[in-house]
Amino acid sequence: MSTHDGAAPDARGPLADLRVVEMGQLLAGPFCGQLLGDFGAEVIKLEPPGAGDPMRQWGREKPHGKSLWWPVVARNKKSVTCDLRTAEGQDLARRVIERADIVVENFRPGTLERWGMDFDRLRETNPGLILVRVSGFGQTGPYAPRAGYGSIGEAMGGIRHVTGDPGGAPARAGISLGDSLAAVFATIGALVAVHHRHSTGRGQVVDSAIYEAVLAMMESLLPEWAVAGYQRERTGSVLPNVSPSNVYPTASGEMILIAANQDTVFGRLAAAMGRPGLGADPRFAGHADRGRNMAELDDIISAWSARIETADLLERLHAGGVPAGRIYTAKDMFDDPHFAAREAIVRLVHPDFGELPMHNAFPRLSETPGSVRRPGPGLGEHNREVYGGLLDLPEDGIAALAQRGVI
Ligand SMILES: CC(C)(COP(=O)(O)OP(=O)(O)OC[C@H]1O[C@@H](n2cnc3c(N)ncnc32)[C@H](O)[C@@H]1OP(=O)(O)O)[C@@H](O)C(=O)NCCC(=O)NCCSC(=O)C(=O)O
Repeated sequence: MSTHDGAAPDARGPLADLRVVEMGQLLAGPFCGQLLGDFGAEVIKLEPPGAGDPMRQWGREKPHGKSLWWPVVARNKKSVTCDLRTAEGQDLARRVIERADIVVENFRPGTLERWGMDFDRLRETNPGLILVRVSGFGQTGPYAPRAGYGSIGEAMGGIRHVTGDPGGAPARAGISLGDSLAAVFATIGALVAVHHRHSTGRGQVVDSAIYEAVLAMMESLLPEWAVAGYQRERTGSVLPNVSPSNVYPTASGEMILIAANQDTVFGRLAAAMGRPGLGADPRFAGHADRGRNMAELDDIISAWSARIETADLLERLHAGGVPAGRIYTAKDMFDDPHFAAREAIVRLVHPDFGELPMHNAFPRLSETPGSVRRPGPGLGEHNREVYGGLLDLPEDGIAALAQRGVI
């Protein structure tokens, strides 16, 4: 793990020449800002004065009454307060945006327009501006004006119906998957638009809908229904026709993942199990055979794995070239030498929490890697830098704005 001083100056990342203005809240927009910031973009987050982004209050555990999610999602960002509900705040925001390359927002469609920041108006003074809009359902279509949360997008985008145990309630992933996916697509859109701007000088709108980001992950769901009349259902820990790929018990009382759902790899599993004949057994020899006889095969593997301690089992599987792994908790990640060797976890210094570990910037780029330079900022920490430095407002002007509650 590498340790960074929380006050370290910005590393020069590959996006260091981009200024991003982030408006919005929680995750679906801000995770896009996080990704761009990881690669060095200057991300200026505009927050309502007073409480700021509600993410500052969110979290499962709140030592010192403070969120442990905020320092992660707002890492590398600058915080500026600006009440967008006021004309003065809108004017300030437009002036910051005039000097920006990208705006990321995840308000309800229509809110930005209501605040006098529609794309046509913003690009009058900044024709290269890229406006990245994340929403539940997109900026057009009958559902556009609806308020949208990630959970609804996951439901309508298709993943909820196929997640969970057969006959049980549709389950959610243990994370806000739809929001984060929409942000990843927003980030792809932002970078594509930057690429296009290189040749044309023109910006554009990137419209990332949570339900579509989820839909994009749904593999062959739509043609399966349209062409074959097949409706995917919930199948618990397995995928139909993909076998073996499941959780299996060990003698240590754990469940581990073993996946050997290709003929070659299955042959290696059979050898690791000391039963090389299984690979040629007509019930299991081919992909389709194993799919048909999945339950029987899982029973055979479980009966074998349950007799062996986890460490021994994993050693045999890894030595045999069979994909297998424990189901990690956070503690396992901190203890793991591979995570350490690749610096998958970085440690920052945080004013309240002291040493603060979090995941590193991914993916790894050989020439221009991303970096985690500082945890999420205090509310309005960069007001003076942005309003004084970037907009050139005088000190007493900034003080007067604060006095009136605009910033
Ligand atoms: C999340 C929402 C349903 C919340 O809807 P609303 O409360 O109606 O808010 P709007 O989007 O219209 O934005 C107006 C509010 O923004 C807040 N806001 C934020 N920043 C500012 C600043 N700088 N100034 C003033 N007000 C601000 C403020 O509370 C406003 O509410 P007023 O004070 O009333 O004016 C919607 O934003 C939405 O559909 N967003 C698109 C999809 C999305 O991102 N969903 C959430 C992802 S997180 C998620 O899904 C999850 O956690 O689960």
